[in-house]
Amino acid sequence: MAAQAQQDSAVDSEHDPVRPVRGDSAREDSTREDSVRDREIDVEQAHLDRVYRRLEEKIHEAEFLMHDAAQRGHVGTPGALAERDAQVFRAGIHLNRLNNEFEDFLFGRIDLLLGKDGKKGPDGAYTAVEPAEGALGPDDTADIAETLHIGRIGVLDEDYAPLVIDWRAPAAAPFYRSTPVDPGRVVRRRVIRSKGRRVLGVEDDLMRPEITARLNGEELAVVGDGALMAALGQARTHSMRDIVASIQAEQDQVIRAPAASVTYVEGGPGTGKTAVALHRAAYLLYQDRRRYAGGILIVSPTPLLVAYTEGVLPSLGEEGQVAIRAIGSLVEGAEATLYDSPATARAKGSSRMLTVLRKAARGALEPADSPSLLRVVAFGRRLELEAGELAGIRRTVLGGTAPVNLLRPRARRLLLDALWQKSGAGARHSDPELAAELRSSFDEDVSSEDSFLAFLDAWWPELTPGAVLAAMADERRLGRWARRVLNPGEVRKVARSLRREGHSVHDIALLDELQAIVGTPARPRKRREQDPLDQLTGLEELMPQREETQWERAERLAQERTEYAHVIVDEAQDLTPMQWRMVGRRGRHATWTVVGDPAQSSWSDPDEAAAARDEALGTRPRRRFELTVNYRNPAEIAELAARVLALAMPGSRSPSAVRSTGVRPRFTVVDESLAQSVRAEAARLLGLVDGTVGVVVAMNRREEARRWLAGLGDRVVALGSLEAKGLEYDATVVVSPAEIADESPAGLRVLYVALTRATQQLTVVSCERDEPDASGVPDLLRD
Ligand SMILES: Nc1ncnc2c1ncn2[C@@H]1O[C@H](COP(=O)(O)OP(=O)(O)OP(=O)(O)O)[C@@H](O)[C@H]1O
Repeated sequence: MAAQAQQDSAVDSEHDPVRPVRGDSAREDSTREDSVRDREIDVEQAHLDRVYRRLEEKIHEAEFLMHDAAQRGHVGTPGALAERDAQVFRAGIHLNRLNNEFEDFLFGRIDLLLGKDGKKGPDGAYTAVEPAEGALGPDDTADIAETLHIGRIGVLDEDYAPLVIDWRAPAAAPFYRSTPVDPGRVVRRRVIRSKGRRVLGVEDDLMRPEITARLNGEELAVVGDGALMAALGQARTHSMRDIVASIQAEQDQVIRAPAASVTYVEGGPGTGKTAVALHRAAYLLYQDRRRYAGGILIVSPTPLLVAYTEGVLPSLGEEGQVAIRAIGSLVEGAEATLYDSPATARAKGSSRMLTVLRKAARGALEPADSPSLLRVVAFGRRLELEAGELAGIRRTVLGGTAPVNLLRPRARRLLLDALWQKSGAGARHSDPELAAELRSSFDEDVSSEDSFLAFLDAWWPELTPGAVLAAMADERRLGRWARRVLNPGEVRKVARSLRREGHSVHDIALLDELQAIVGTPARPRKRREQDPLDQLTGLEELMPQREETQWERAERLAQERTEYAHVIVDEAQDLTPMQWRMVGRRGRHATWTVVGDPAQSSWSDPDEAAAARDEALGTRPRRRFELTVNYRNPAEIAELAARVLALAMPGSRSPSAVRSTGVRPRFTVVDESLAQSVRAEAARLLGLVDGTVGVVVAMNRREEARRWLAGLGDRVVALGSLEAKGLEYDATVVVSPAEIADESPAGLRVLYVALTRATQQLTVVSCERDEPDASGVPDLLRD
């Protein structure tokens, strides 16, 4: 990057001399530091201006392509039309990306020593990770041999030299991987803050503080205290931000892990699992866009977390091929809106349900009003099949495990066989050909008779998953299907819950399972009316392209997609066995990234869920990673949460908090009204932080908690404990730890989640039930 270095030094020469890398005296001179900062900002501004000029050229090219492609449409031949569609599609994507990524898209820079072998990669940067032998001179001096700028997409100059390296390219890896312990070739790592076309600031980290490095004869300047702390201290909004400028080395290992088989990531609260999962999706698409044209599915535990995270991928320039779905929205046409009590959820989520559903699907074929007599007239005779005979036929048909809807043709055939037997007509002809003819006209007669058709519809109805679930709302019938699998209490709860209007998140997995159990009957294909001209010209083949542009096709395919090339499961510890089966069906041939934290599991039987997970992932080899640093909670809050972790999962390790704020969690005790205490605390915190405040209560209080906060504005939200999964706020109020912990068998782990949501301040409000001590610290949180 000699051209780059020259340009930097041209800007440098108009300013103060560069601040030396070392020397405390220079740091004390704040005026001087400001001028160094301004000068360094100017350097980056000059580079950004150059990048923008190049981007504008690229945009003009893309616009020209679109225009040119539209012109081709006038030619009118099918070939030209198809080509036009393809060009518009490609140019559209290109233009869209360029426009999208204009905001804040240049964010990093690394200054590197000479590399070992002097080889360049496809992005024009040197590939060596380690410095060449002579890169460091005597007295620990060195020259910067290469400067790379890192951004959301790669931009080459007119000579194909890199102006910006895509953050996902191999050449950008040192930006994330380099640490003072293992710096590789990196001397200085810089994060650039920009908005639109303006550079606002720079923050540097020195990876080799022991050396004196020169860039074009000038000593390398260092500005600021690093970008990570600046990013972590920022106020939170209701949307997650990308971390592309400050990904840490252990996170980068996960993001860039090869997509073979299963990448399994564990880490405590705030270690960046969700952020890493999202960046990994963007990385995989960059790496192998063709392979992931089959789509990437990200499964999230709640719609709230989907809403919180869905801006991250567009900010990284990726949309369209990634579907982020809540676990309750995976089934087309059904949406989870209800909650189940912990005991009901436990029964519905358990793999025991599989046996119940299989029986229910077969049982639902026989509603109470199922006909018990078939009567038809054939060949002038009245023929009947009675209840016992019908039951025998049903038993024979149901002998196998095939989906019941697919068995209907077989049931029809056996009914006709039985009626044929009764008719005695088989004995009339000894000539097999005549007998077959007679039989065929018998079948035709009977099966076109209205009474037969009506009987078949009532006796072997086409089942929908919804209809089977509705049948399970009848406690008596469910009791029969669940005998020796669910206990009577569970049967009562499940049946009662299914009588409500709507579905719970656990019902969605049951619906999906039922779809597999009942099957989708093949529909007779409707023949398209043939235009005689089509046959003459062969135009029919090309018609779909004329009727549907490639854009529309891509959209339609995305919507219809039921299987994916890569599946990412966030908060994997929460999936129930039935949910693992549902997600597994969407990734039968996929590679996987599974991120989670067993200590935050709200599922009561982690062993059962782990077995279901292993079944869904099959025998694919696992590659394991662990994230160990908590970027969300200050040490003061992490320390308090660790007390609950010790109770919830004795022996497990908390991640270490990366910063401390000096602000200790606050404890208050309700004196008169819970509503007033919580409201007052939320209002107080709103005055202290710039961003959001989350109030976390036991699930059964969430409606009333919303009323407590009415009128306080949209910076504050009330959440049930299970809804808080994955979210974060500047400040949180956790209401009655005892209530949250007693809610379910996994209550202590849910409390651990609630206590780890705050980035700055935490208040715990206790009631009598929490047995607070004189300082207001509830029993569960005492040392
Ligand atoms: N490298 C980083 N640079 C800046 N911020 C980071 C970094 N890593 C994580 N964070 C921030 O830390 C917070 C926690 O990240 P994230 O929500 O991904 O953690 P998590 O492991 O999924 O947490 P939980 O298990 O509690 O859901 C987020 O605000 C995220 O932006």
